[in-house]
Amino acid sequence: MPATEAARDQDQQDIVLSARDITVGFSGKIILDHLSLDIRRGEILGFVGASGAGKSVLLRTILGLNRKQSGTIRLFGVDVEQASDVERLRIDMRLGVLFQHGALFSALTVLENVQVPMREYLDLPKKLMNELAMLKIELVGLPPDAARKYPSELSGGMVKRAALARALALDPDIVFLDEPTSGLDPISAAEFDELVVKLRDTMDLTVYMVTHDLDSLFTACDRIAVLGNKKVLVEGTIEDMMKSDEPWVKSYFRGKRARQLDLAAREQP
Ligand SMILES: Nc1ncnc2c1ncn2[C@@H]1O[C@H](COP(=O)(O)OP(=O)(O)OP(=O)(O)O)[C@@H](O)[C@H]1O
Repeated sequence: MPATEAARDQDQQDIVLSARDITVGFSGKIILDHLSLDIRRGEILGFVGASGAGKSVLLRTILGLNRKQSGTIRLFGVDVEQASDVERLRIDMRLGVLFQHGALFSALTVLENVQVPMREYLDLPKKLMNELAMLKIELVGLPPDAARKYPSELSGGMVKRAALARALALDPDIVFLDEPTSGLDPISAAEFDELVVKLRDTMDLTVYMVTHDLDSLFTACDRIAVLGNKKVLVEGTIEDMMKSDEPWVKSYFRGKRARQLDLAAREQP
């Protein structure tokens, strides 16, 4: 294979998710209009945009929970609409999702919550499932006794970690996190971001993070995509965001709070 072709082939393999020309609307109102976005293997992509811009709609569309009017979604190189049932199942098993507000089942313990995807996709003996779930609980930094607790007995930060443990239950290749640090105090949020970076580094994970959290965007995300005017307005590094002249990007990334964070990041040793 010629070198350029091999490089292109490698490039394709490195793209975990490719959304092309996605249009989604409800009752005639267009929310996403021919939006395109790629996510590369091993990166933490921060997806940001004004409230109501359509971030959750895109996430739900990628996950097959919303109908789209046009466009294609390829996950791991496979067009999900063309995939056979077996291919689709294999793809689904490689995705982990942490929905907004954690969305744990309140009637189940943390251990049982983490086991939900295992029960859905795998047929494992109970003892093995318990061991695997305990490993995930440890992986996200929860103490072993959290396993027996119900969501109502946990702090906000612990709920997020438990939800992350559930998202990681099947050792996915990509996790989708919908505003994972919302509602957390700044210290718990920073700890959660550190955990996400550590998991990406150790598990070779790709992370798609919908967030409003400037701290996360500054410290955890490798690349940022901004949703505006129904498509991806700008994408690039935090430095690219700081240079952008798009009005929304400018006020978001160069507002007072952003400037303080930028200064703090520069002053770090
Ligand atoms: N199932 C649906 N039916 C009708 N309208 C919907 C549906 N889902 C989302 N919308 C609309 O799509 C728009 C985008 O919503 P979405 O939740 O994606 O915004 P968002 O960018 O995630 O906002 P936020 O940052 O506040 O979470 C909103 O106007 C919302 O009311």
